[in-house]
Amino acid sequence: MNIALIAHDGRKEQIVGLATRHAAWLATCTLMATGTTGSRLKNEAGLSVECLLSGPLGGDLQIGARLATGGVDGVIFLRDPMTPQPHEPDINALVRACDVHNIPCATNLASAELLLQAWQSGKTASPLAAG
Ligand SMILES: O=C(CO)COP(=O)(O)O
Repeated sequence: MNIALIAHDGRKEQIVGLATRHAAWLATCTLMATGTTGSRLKNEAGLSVECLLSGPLGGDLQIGARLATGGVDGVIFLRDPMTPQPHEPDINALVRACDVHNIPCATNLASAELLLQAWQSGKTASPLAAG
């Protein structure tokens, strides 16, 4: 599975914790991340991650472009709803791309835990796939 991992600064600790808890399974996936998130996942969770551009520099858009062409199977995007982001249009574009292409996207820790548990137990969204 190709999984994208992204977290705003206020959620970086959460994504490192999440990735550490699920490191054994995530290590079986192909991982990509926005720049700073990816660096932290490499250094602190010990995962092999392709680091794209930082979010404010276009990283969300890179992931969105890959997703639109079939290169992303799921997105964990821990957004910080309390802090305005300079690249809000890019963030909305990525979440919209997930909806357009029916790609699972968890935007908070509780949803991310459920999504990771579902993937690890072999569940996919295919029965719900858009026609
Ligand atoms: O801003 C982000 C997502 O919108 C995250 O970018 P970084 O991982 O580079 O901090």
